Amino acid sequence: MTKRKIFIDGESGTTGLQIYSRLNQRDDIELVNIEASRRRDSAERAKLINAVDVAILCLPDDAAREAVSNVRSDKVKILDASTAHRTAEGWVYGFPELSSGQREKIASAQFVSVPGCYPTGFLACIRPLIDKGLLPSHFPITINAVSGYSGGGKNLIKDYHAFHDQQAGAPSLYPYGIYSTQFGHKHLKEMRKYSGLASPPLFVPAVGDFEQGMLVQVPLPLWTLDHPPSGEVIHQAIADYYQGEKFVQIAPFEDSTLLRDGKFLDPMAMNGTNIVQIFVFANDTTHEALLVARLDNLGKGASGAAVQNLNIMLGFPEDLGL
Ligand SMILES: NC(=O)C1=CN([C@@H]2O[C@H](COP(=O)(O)OP(=O)(O)OC[C@H]3O[C@@H](n4cnc5c(N)ncnc54)[C@H](OP(=O)(O)O)[C@@H]3O)[C@@H](O)[C@H]2O)C=CC1
Ligand SMILES: CC(=O)N[C@@H](CCC(=O)OP(=O)(O)O)C(=O)O
Repeated sequence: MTKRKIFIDGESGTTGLQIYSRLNQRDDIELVNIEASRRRDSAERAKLINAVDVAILCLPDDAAREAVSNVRSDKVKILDASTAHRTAEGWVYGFPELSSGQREKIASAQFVSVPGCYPTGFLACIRPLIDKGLLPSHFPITINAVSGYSGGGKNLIKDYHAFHDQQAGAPSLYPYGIYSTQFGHKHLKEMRKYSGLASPPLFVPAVGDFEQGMLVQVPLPLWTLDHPPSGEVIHQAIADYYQGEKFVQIAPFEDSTLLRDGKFLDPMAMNGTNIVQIFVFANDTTHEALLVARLDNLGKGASGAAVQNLNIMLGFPEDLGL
């Protein structure tokens, strides 16, 4: 079999290393490496990008844009894990389960953008309800979410590890801290565009003192609707939407056995998988509901999703290596 050539630009970063570890054992893929001393050499990176079947960009946004500006061949496919192109013209959003036809778009695209970790959880919950008309597009949505600190990349991992080691000069870090309180988080654009909402959600992310995993919570004040759907109707709509999907799974309605000790939803329970798991909790008397997505920020939230997209782009079985 001819091996397909893949270059991971940014392979020594958090996302890049995780993609590398998912691909390096595969005999259908040849990983093309860059010399360590030339990792930031634009010309060398451009040469490698144009010499492979797929270049996977695991870079900060500006470096990803620069890498794309160096693409000279329409034969090389680009899979970008950064935020730079998620709502850009000419790019396909790499969320195969988002809607019917999305997989086919990914399969035939030259440029595919891997969804953000928080948007993956949010969109998985909300898109079916907007599509099926259970929530109107102008419904005011809020999101509270917590991510493991690896979501902040190498720098935040280093800070947390230094803090754990109590090294002199370690930054002061917290077990739980909210951020983005200026309301301009970089994920808002893709959350609005691919949810079908008329306005972006009000999004309050948080980071917790655990390395990997996340919970994305979407509270629904259903009492504001003239005809509020029941929790079971919401659950069924989401279950139907993802019927047959391997990587988007809905937990049984209000299944408290999945909560740790029956009390807490553990953000780390999907770690090491490529699964986003959705929960629906509801009270049909007070007409309130809570949707929760649980995923590995480095799995379905980044590197797992990148490999799933890569498989689709190359015509391999979608779950190979996942
Ligand atoms: N961590 C996460 O949970 C997720 C991250 N992402 C996205 O993936 C991308 C990478 O993030 P992450 O892996 O966390 O980041 P890291 O900070 O862990 O890694 C960044 C990588 O990019 C390289 N790099 C930085 N600047 C340049 C440059 N100018 N030229 C070439 N290489 C460069 C770094 O190289 P060096 O090793 O030499 O410093 C490093 O390998 C980001 O856009 C991020 O938003 C997406 C989803 C989730
Ligand atoms: C904890 C933390 O800092 N998380 C990052 C999101 C993770 C990430 O890198 O987002 P992308 O998927 O868009 O690349 C943040 O809020 O900016």
